[in-house]
Amino acid sequence: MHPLLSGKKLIAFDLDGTLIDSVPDLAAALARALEAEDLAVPEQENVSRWVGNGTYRLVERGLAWAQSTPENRLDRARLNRLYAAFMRYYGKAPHRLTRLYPGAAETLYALREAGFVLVLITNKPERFIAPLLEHFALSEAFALCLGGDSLARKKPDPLPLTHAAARFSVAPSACVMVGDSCHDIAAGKAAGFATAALTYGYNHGEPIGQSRPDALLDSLSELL
Ligand SMILES: O=C(O)COP(=O)(O)O
Ligand SMILES: [Mg+2]
Repeated sequence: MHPLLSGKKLIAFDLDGTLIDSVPDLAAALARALEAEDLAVPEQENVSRWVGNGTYRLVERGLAWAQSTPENRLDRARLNRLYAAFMRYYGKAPHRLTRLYPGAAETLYALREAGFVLVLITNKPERFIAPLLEHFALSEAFALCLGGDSLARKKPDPLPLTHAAARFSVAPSACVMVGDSCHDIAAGKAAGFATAALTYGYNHGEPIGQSRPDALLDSLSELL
């Protein structure tokens, strides 16, 4: 077992960029929505830099890019129309091109077997969580799943993390947040969790070491 897990009881996992490489389907849905508005379509590499603050911000960043317009100057009606289209397309195909990262399923089940309470805390809208987990045969892995719209505030706010700890009556000092982005690490630190970061994730194209997590992992199986 990784030394970071010593004495810990609850492990919170991020989803996109941590357990699943979801950018291909996010990019495909965004491309369809932008095409329907006769707008330019970004490369997947751009899209991977826009993930992490929920799907609304993803679409907002996509529209800002396509129109070369600052996010705060966008036509809100057009953005909302684009967002509705994106949600429709993504909802139809959230796991066509998406893949689990190596070791994800094995690690989750081994940690559960070892007695840890596992929770999923993503900024993705809650409605997409169940279909994705079901597709990857992970429906049984988590005791609780929270999306970006499940509570009043999402990561980097610590609320979903403190909510999960309280729900299972575990002290924050006995919890770990495992994620790929600065928002996971910020939320983890603010909640009083230990933090572990995956180096292969998205993190807006920046090295996650900058966020100074307690542990840097090149693979989820390093947790074991
Ligand atoms: O930004 C998103 O929609 C998802 O992000 P997360 O699963 O990495 O929190
Ligand atoms: Mg992530």
